[in-house]
Amino acid sequence: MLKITQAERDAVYKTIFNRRDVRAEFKPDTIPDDVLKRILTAAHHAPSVGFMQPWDFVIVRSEQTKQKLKQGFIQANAEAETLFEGERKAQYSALKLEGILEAPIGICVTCDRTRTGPVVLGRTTNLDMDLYSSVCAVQNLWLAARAENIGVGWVSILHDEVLHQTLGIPEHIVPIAYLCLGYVSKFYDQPELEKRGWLKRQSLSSIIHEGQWQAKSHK
Ligand SMILES: Cc1cc2c(cc1C)N(C[C@H](O)[C@H](O)[C@H](O)COP(=O)(O)O)c1[nH]c(=O)[nH]c(=O)c1N2
Repeated sequence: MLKITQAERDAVYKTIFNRRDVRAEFKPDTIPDDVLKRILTAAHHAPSVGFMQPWDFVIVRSEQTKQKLKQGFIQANAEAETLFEGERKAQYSALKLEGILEAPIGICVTCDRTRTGPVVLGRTTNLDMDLYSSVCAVQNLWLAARAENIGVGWVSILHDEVLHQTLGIPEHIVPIAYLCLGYVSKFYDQPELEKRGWLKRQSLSSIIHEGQWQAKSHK
């Protein structure tokens, strides 16, 4: 059995605790192909229901494509702003919630719900397990990127149609995540939303239930 040494374990936790969602700190430096390949290989080694591997990765480098996606963000974000009220709205509007143009590379992670056929081991009861599998690939990608000192920002304030149209994604393929990748000037030591007073991390004790669900308060 392959054993993880203490130093290796520490590195894994260090990567997990120092991973951040990055929007404003991207540098233009190119990500070398071998580094990108390692990150994508890590994503491709995520767990998947029935070993379905439903993901694909669309790599975005073109300025023109990024501009289209940015326009899509601007529209979706204007819609989003109307959903917040008062002080919260002002606070929301002041946040930078994407780095589409600044990041040298964008990656759209998708889910092919038809891959390997209609009956998939483990997805027979809950059909959404394929979507969850693609999200596992996103997390692997995010952590591998952090281990390479590369920042990732997930941009979900985008309509799926914009991703379908701009990236030529077939109708039956579901866009799961649009991720901005690049080297960064810095990684925050805590989530930016926490730093800016949007929300705090919940305490561990408030989310653990022993044996059965217990009502707990969440601030
Ligand atoms: C599914 C999903 C979707 C989004 C995000 C995350 C996830 C998991 N996050 C990033 C999110 O705000 C961030 O993860 C949390 O605030 C915690 O911060 P760290 O990731 O620990 O830095 C995010 N951030 C942002 O600025 N714009 C966005 O559209 C999104 N969308």
